[in-house]
Amino acid sequence: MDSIRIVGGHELNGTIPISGAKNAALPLMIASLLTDDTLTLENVPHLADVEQLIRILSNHGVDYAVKGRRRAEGQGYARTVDFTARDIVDITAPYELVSKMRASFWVIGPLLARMGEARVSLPGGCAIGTRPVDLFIEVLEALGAQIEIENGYVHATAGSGLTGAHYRFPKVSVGATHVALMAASLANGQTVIDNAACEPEVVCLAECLNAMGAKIEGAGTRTITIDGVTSLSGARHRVIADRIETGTYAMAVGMTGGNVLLKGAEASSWQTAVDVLGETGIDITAEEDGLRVYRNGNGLKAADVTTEPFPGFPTDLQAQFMGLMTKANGVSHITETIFENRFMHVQELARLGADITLNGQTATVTGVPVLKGAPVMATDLRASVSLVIAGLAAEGETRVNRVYHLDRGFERLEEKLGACGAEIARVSG
Ligand SMILES: CC(=O)N[C@H]1[C@@H](OP(=O)(O)OP(=O)(O)OC[C@H]2O[C@@H](n3ccc(=O)[nH]c3=O)[C@H](O)[C@@H]2O)O[C@H](CO)[C@@H](O)[C@@H]1O
Ligand SMILES: C=C(OP(=O)(O)O)C(=O)O
Repeated sequence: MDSIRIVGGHELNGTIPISGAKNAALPLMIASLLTDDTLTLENVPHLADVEQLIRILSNHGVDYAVKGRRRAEGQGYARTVDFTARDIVDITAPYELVSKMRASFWVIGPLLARMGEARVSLPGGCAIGTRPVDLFIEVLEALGAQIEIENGYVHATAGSGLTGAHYRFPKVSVGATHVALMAASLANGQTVIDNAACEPEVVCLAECLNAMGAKIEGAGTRTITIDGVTSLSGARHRVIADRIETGTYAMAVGMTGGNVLLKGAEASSWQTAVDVLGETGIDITAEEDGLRVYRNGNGLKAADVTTEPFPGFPTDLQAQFMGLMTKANGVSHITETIFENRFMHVQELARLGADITLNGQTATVTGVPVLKGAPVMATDLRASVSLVIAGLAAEGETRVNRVYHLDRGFERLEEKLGACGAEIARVSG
């Protein structure tokens, strides 16, 4: 199995192009199931999760075509991909495909709305908590679906179509909000969703659905109103820049020192974390073509964070922030409120010499002057990249195992960091 070898101690200087967001691309691709017309998505990242979702969509009968590079795209690697669900041949999303990735469960919304039936395996994904699907079931039932769980599958039917309703989520869920938007777009009448997720990826999906002919208002706020339409058409839509990748590389620069332009990045989609990084001594400024991240040789200051739904500090940056704090001056308290088991990186960071204690959902990180390279592995995507960040600043060699986690969410990670001076390479076998 491949691993990533890092020799720490090199500053990062140069330019890192920011890819399209995994967490925006996935729901947009799933939205292609809502129409028999072609949905063209620009800036689709080349990631294992995207490839896996293509396999799942193909199984339902979706055709996809990757366009060649265009002049306007310069040296970028972003892809433009056509998705066409002309004829949905199978309403089942099987265990073998869905168990690898949480977001694949979301096909339940469009399949049910368009076909009146969906049979979708309970999902897999990052091992960061129990991650139930009760909210998906509740909101689909509110829209009139009948739902049974049998043999590990959720079987949803709506013989005479879905009907608009007023539903309040008892807890904010990004995925369940995506599914509600897709399902309600083809329901009869008006749906009002309260306590919806406000994440930029939700706004991106709503804008795409509106371009397809949906009538959605309020995305990006806690209350979203959807007036159902009878059919949706094709559209062309761009995947937003990955705010989690952006924050990750900003923290990498904070860790090593240096000066890097994060090309294509912007701050508003992760402003809370930008402000926290500012407190720690990392300078982030907007430029015409991206965000410039700078830290001179001075040490980092410790800061406290609590993860929260958007616009709060994102849980998907929590592990990376912990990596950063391992070398800060002082003590940092990091509280995880979204997922109950998202601290798998703690014991791995400790292998590098980090001083971290856990008390319930709060980690206390006491910065140390030196980290030392070691072999490490993690059980999820963001935990893995937190080890890369720590490895970039550790003395000597760090080996990050189970690279497939990184490949789910970070496009060309070694290439991007290597181009800025990091000593980092993929080792096969
Ligand atoms: C592909 C994708 O976009 N993944 C993101 C998405 O995951 P995902 O959409 O799975 O995360 P949710 O927002 O749904 O989860 C938030 C919380 O709600 C709980 N919950 C969720 C659904 C449900 O039916 N019942 C329930 O209790 C979850 O266990 C969790 O504790 O948002 C998370 C929170 O920002 C991010 O960490 C993930 O990177
Ligand atoms: C948790 C994540 O992904 P998923 O929801 O697909 O497991 C993530 O992107 O950090």
